[in-house]
Amino acid sequence: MDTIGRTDTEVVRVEAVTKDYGTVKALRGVDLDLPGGGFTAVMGPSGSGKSTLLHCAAGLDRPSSGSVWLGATDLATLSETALTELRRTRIGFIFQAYNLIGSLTVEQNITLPLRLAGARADPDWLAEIVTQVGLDQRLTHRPARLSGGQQQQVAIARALITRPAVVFADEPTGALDTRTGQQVLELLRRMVDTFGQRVLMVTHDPVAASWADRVVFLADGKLAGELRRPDPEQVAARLTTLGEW
Ligand SMILES: Nc1ncnc2c1ncn2[C@@H]1O[C@H](COP(=O)(O)OP(=O)(O)OP(=O)(O)O)[C@@H](O)[C@H]1O
Repeated sequence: MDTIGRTDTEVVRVEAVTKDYGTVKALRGVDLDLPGGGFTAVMGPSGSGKSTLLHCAAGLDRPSSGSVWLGATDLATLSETALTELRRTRIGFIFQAYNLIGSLTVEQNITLPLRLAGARADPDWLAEIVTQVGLDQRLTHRPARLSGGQQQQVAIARALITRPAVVFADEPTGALDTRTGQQVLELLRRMVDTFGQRVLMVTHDPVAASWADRVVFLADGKLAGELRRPDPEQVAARLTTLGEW
């Protein structure tokens, strides 16, 4: 396993990916490289293919054509079982709904991906993550006792516990108020800066996107440019040229 604070040079790449749902062309040939220690946001009008791109890149869905690379592995070559194993061990997920298990404690929720993979948590790494996300006093609590922001902190810790090559976040602040949402984004940013974590986040919110190093825009299933070191006004201005969002 990689060491804490690693410089991650592993490839995470989407190459010429298309995805058709019947006659709907959700993705029409998307190329995207996700650099190690980089935070990328994906934005675009409703129906532009953001979730489809995230699902294909994360191995939750298979492209109609094109490839998704994780290191030297082309995900298309993997069986369903191998893909499930890869998702469990190499990829972290954060969703709008926190998807915590109510009967488990915070600590058990965080370490669940490892237990599912038949592995034990590295105590130093667990302690590091728990401190970083600010949950050290709550490890024995159950999710129902936590606020929405705290539940998302648990979900972030759970996403990081396997030291994944990449974390995919789908509207991670969608269910949170502005201030709590900011705290969650600040935390994601810190994970990128501190641990060299690689993050891809889909969002509708220009302010959320401005926490990323770059924003890539999708329109009608194709990339429609990107902004580096984005600020919210630039992002919003670019979005208005792409259609309703
Ligand atoms: N499972 C599916 N079956 C059929 N069509 C689908 C399916 N998933 C997505 N689509 C279609 O593919 C296109 C892209 O959808 P996608 O959800 O990726 O867009 P999005 O940019 O994430 O939209 P939103 O911002 O509204 O969440 C849309 O036309 C959508 O209706």
